[in-house]
Amino acid sequence: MWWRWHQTLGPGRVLLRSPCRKPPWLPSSFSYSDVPKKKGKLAPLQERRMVDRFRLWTKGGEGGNGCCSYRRSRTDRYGRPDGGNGGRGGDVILECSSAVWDFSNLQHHLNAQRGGNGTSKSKAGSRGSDKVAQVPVGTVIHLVSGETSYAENSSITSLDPWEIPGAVDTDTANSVQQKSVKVNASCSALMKDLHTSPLYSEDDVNKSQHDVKISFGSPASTEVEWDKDTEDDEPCCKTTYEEIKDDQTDDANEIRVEEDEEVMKEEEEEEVVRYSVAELTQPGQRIIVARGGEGGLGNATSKKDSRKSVSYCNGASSPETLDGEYQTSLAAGRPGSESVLILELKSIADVGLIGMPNAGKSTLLGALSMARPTVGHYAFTTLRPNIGNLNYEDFFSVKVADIPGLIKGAHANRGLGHAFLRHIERTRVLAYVVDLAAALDGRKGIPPWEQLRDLALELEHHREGLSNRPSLIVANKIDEEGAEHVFQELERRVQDVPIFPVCSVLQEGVPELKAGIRRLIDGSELHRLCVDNILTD
Ligand SMILES: Nc1nc2c(ncn2[C@@H]2O[C@H](COP(=O)(O)OP(=O)(O)OP(=O)(O)O)[C@@H](O)[C@H]2O)c(=O)[nH]1
Repeated sequence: MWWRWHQTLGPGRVLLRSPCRKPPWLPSSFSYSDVPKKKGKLAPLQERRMVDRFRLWTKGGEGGNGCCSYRRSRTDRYGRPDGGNGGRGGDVILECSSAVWDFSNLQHHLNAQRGGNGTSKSKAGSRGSDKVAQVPVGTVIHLVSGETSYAENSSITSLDPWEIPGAVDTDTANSVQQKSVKVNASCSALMKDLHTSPLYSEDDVNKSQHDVKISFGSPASTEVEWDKDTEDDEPCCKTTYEEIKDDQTDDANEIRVEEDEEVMKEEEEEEVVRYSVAELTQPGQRIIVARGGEGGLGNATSKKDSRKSVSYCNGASSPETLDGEYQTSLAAGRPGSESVLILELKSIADVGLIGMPNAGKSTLLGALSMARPTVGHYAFTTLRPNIGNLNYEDFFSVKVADIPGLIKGAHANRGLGHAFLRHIERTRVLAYVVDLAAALDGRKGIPPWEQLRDLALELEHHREGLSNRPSLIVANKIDEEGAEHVFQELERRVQDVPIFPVCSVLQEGVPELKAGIRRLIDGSELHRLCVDNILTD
């Protein structure tokens, strides 16, 4: 019949099937199974919550079972054992990657594949494939539970999980003490990098410039060193996440991004966490967090070994004394190790733009970098940190984060709450963005010096010493009428910290601000905002 189609359509023409129409008597919910459904649009990045703390349950793959088989022949009446060993289970591996910037791509449960069973003719089972999960650069691993051997006797500590590697903190140099902790042998195996990364390679010791250095000295011990303030000195830290309990309701809370329920519940629990067991700081670094179990022995191997061991242990003279039970226990694959971890992002950017809602942080980020965050004339336009690269002419680059607006009471979870105070902890330098025009012309806003005091107090309430980071002030909206006068008043009231008058919309004052940020980042200047030095009415 093909020639008829050919005749009607002509050579080289193809008959396209018209899309099937749905008969009217079918319900509206009906859809053809072979017609691909239209994919819903992914929520824009701005609407998705940044996941900077993540709980992970990991389980290594079980080892495959060994095989029990005999190869008989005419000459060998009883047969020779030829059962192969089971394959090893896969490992769960965390890989550091610059392609991801938070933990939103991760699943809470990561299980590696089981090893294959051994077969006859002495064939070993296949090795279970590893489960590799990508985590962002700067991921710190805290151990909640796991095999006791994971970090036993590590006497860990209140290593501050928030310390930023290489922070511009020259004053603390004297108060820093080197601590070292012995982590037992299996931890060394666990933390062994699979690649030849300078930080975790087995032979290489302490090449990293970062706070936490994991060095593999003798095979029997792993030494973990870090720099730490002298204040906290307890061997093991008990954390209570009090903040979750303070559940204050407020108008602003309506806008608050919903916390992941599961994580909230877990955080409420009191638990002993071993902080900073390891840290991933360079792309490509890998760390095994759960090991696969060994495969069971096939009877080709186990018979030899068990004969020896049984005769040795029990004084049995004949290999036939091997009982079936013993054989079975050898043949069973070993279970993989399990651990529960908390992953935390240590740093999201070098500079954090902090300010009240509507201060112009997003506009400023756009002026400083190529980032184009959403800008709106209403409060809480920014719901997750936006990150931009601030590039200098000599190819020096600084990461700047526009952090969602803070309001008074944020430490008690008002407004966008704790999650966003946490983002601030993950920045090295603080740029306080104040709105010079907030209280101008009878507007109901707060004067800039009070904005500053509130911001610094919120940071201190959330975590003592947080406002002590190297800081500068951005006096935004200098273009507004009367802002010049407010700026002069601000300069009179706050003297310790450099203030940069800026109009983000017109990009005025931005080059001077860039230079100021550079000085703080490279450590040539150091200024801190002290609440007591802000003169308010
Ligand atoms: N006149 C003037 N207006 C500005 C300037 N910078 C920002 N704005 C305006 O201020 C409003 C708020 O700007 P955003 O950049 O969204 O402020 P934000 O601090 O990111 O706000 P949140 O997302 O709520 O934290 C917008 O209407 C901007 O156009 C400035 O330098 N001068």
